[in-house]
Amino acid sequence: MHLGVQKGQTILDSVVKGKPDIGPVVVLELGCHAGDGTLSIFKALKDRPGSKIISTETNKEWLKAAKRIIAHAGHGSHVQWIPLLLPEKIDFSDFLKKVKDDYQLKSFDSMVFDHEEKLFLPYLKTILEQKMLRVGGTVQIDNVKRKASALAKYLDFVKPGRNGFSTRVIQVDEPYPDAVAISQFLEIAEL
Ligand SMILES: C[S@@+](CC[C@H](N)C(=O)[O-])C[C@H]1O[C@@H](n2cnc3c(N)ncnc32)[C@H](O)[C@@H]1O
Repeated sequence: MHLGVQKGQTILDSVVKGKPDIGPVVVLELGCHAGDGTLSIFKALKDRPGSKIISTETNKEWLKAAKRIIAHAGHGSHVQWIPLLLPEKIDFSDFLKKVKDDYQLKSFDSMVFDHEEKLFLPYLKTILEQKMLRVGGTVQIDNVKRKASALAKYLDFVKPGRNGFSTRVIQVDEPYPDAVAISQFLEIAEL
């Protein structure tokens, strides 16, 4: 899947915006498909050796394809790429706890959601409950126009003044008219 230049750029911008001032960065990508968006995340982390990208995918074949592409494109990078299968029926809360322990993570600096729209909000809430999004961190979601009705509750949740987020919706024209939303987590709010 080719996301197009504009969506690639918004991913890069979103990850850059979520970077801490110095040091390694931790990014969570949900729904990596064959790794097109992952390549933009790599670009955003070029100056941050020791960073980690956790990329998840439900489909084994797509994850295999992503591994082939990233092995080639990420060769020689000082960023650690961690591709993980995330089965559809899994308890995401348990998955998150395991990832946190296995890779000794404190929190994510940036997240890219491009998996299943109906899961964007429940997964974000689980991440916030586990305090896994650093204050200052970002989350980009795709398909804001195309899947507007499925994403209405998510967009309401990240509206300024609700749950500690500042959100910008960015229109894109290619590969088809759509929009993405980039939210920055500014303060911890009660859920
Ligand atoms: C629109 S594609 C993602 C495109 C990708 N971000 C890229 O850069 O090319 C959506 C992907 O999410 C995967 N997916 C669907 N449900 C998922 C879930 N619950 N967790 C992780 N991945 C999921 C699909 O298998 C599919 O590959």
